[in-house]
Formats: sequence, structure tokens, C-alpha cells
Amino acid sequence: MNQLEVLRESLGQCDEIILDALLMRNRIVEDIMVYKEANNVPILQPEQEAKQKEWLERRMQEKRHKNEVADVFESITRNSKKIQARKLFNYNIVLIGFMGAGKSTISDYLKTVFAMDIIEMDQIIAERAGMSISDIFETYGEQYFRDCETNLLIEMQSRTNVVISCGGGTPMRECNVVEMKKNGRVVLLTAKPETILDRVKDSHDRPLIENNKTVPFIADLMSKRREKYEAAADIIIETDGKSELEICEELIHSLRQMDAKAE
Ligand SMILES: Nc1ncnc2c1ncn2[C@@H]1O[C@H](COP(=O)(O)OP(=O)(O)OP(=O)(O)O)[C@@H](O)[C@H]1O
Ligand SMILES: O=C(O)C1=C[C@@H](O)[C@@H](O)[C@H](O)C1
Ligand SMILES: [Mg+2]
Repeated sequence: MNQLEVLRESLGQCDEIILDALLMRNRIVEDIMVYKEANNVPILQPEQEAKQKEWLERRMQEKRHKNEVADVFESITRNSKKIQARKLFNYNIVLIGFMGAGKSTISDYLKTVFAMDIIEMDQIIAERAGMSISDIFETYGEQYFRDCETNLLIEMQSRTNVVISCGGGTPMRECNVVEMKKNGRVVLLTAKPETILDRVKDSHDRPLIENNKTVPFIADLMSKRREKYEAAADIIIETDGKSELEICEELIHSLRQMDAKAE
């Protein structure tokens, strides 16, 4: 063997070690999930990721290829999150609820903890149309916008482990609810009108309440929509006074309970 062949063989041995370690690591990630569920330990422990980052930082001090190694570990972490998510859910999570209930906030958090892809329905429909939601309503009418919502929900049925953050009015159309449920569990996020007002009072991107940011107006619109929201929901989570972590933990727990009953 010449030197090049020897080096290539050594590289191959390294790859074997990495591959075996990765396969073992992935199995352990799944085992941890099983243990947590069986022993009622919180599924989400974000402090654990911070500890792993600190460990890597310490181990790589003064070492060469620090950035390249950090990049590999980032990918390992991201893929571990995806493995955890797939172990928990083999469907999409569809978030519905009133403006300001926290659909986008909770989607972002689920992306952070489970590396799930997010579908912000309003944003995607606006991007595809090349205009704002208000302009779509004005130019093509609400019916057209609702058709876009229905088509996007149908499109998402070919995906799994995606978080779909619906528009506030998406579940008002019955056929949208039918499409959501074909490959998704529907999670209704709620909050009291006072909480909603407090959350949305400083933003100006919600045309339906822009000129009516008062508790009575929000309460009235909410009560008109409540029945349809609740009818669409597989699970309901009250978000008042709860952190993102608490809401997501409750969401995971309730979905898992629901899946266990269905089995
Ligand atoms: N659990 C929470 N605790 C405190 N603040 C929250 C919580 N959830 C959301 N918020 C805040 O409330 C505001 C509205 O939340 P978010 O944009 O996620 O609502 P949304 O349901 O996506 O609304 P929309 O239907 O208008 O898109 C944001 O500023 C967010 O930071
Ligand atoms: O509540 C609604 O009906 C709407 C809420 C927004 O998310 C947008 O989807 C649109 O402005 C309609
Ligand atoms: Mg949103």
C-alpha cells in the first residue's frame, strides 16, 4: 500500500467510528424520549442544549477546526431534535386561534425545540400572490383568499412533522377543518380578551382589530368565532399567564394522551 492508500484507509476507519457513534446516539435520543414519557419527566429541557454547547466550547478551546466541528455538532443537534419530534408525532400540528393567541410564537418555539418546519399560512399565501393579505382581499375577494387557504392545507397533507400556523379565520370554513384533520391534529390556543389586547396593543399588522383595540370589541369577535374554533379543535390550550415552554409541554402531553387513547 502506498501512503495515500494508507491515509484513505485511516479515513475510512474514522468514518466507521463516526457512523457507529451516530447510530448509537440516535438510538439513545429515542430511548431518552421513551424514558421521559414513561417516568413523567418533562419532554422539553432546553437547559440540556445549553449544557451541550458549553461542553463543546470547553472541549474545542485552542483546537483547530473549531468552526467546522461546531457546524457538525449543530447538524447533529438539529437532527436529534427531528428524531425526537418524529418519535412523538407522525402528523402535522395545526395551530388555530384568535389573533394574538400565540400561534406564531408557539410555532417558532416548536421549531426551536424540535427543528420542525413552520408553515405560516398568511405569509406563504401573501408571498405566492406577491401582495399583502389586505391587497388579496381587495383585488380578488375573500373567497379567493379562502380557496388559497384550502389549497395550502391540501398541499400540506403530503408532509409530516410540520407546524401549520393558520390565519385567524382559517377554521371558519368547514372544508378547511376537514382538510386540516386529514394529516394533522388541530390545537386551539386561547387567551382572554384582556390578554389578547395586552399582547397586540402595540402592533399594527392586524387590520381586523386595528381601529378597535378594546376588550369589548375583541370579546365580541371572539365569542362569534368560539363555536367554530372549539368544534375544529382536537385539543384546547389556555395560554394566559403561561410561558412558551409551559404551553408546548402541555401541547405535547395532550397530543400524546390523545394518540394513546386512539391506539
Ligand atoms: N404565552 C405568551 N405569553 C406572553 N406573550 C405572548 C405569549 N404568546 C404570544 N405572546 C405575544 O403576543 C403577541 C402575539 O403573538 P403571536 O403573534 O404569536 O399571535 P398569533 O396567534 O400568531 O397572532 P395572528 O393571528 O395575528 O398571527 C406577540 O408579541 C407574542 O410575543
Ligand atoms: O381572522 C381572520 O379572518 C383573518 C386573520 C388573518 O390571519 C388573515 O388570515 C386574514 O386577515 C383573515
Ligand atoms: Mg401569527
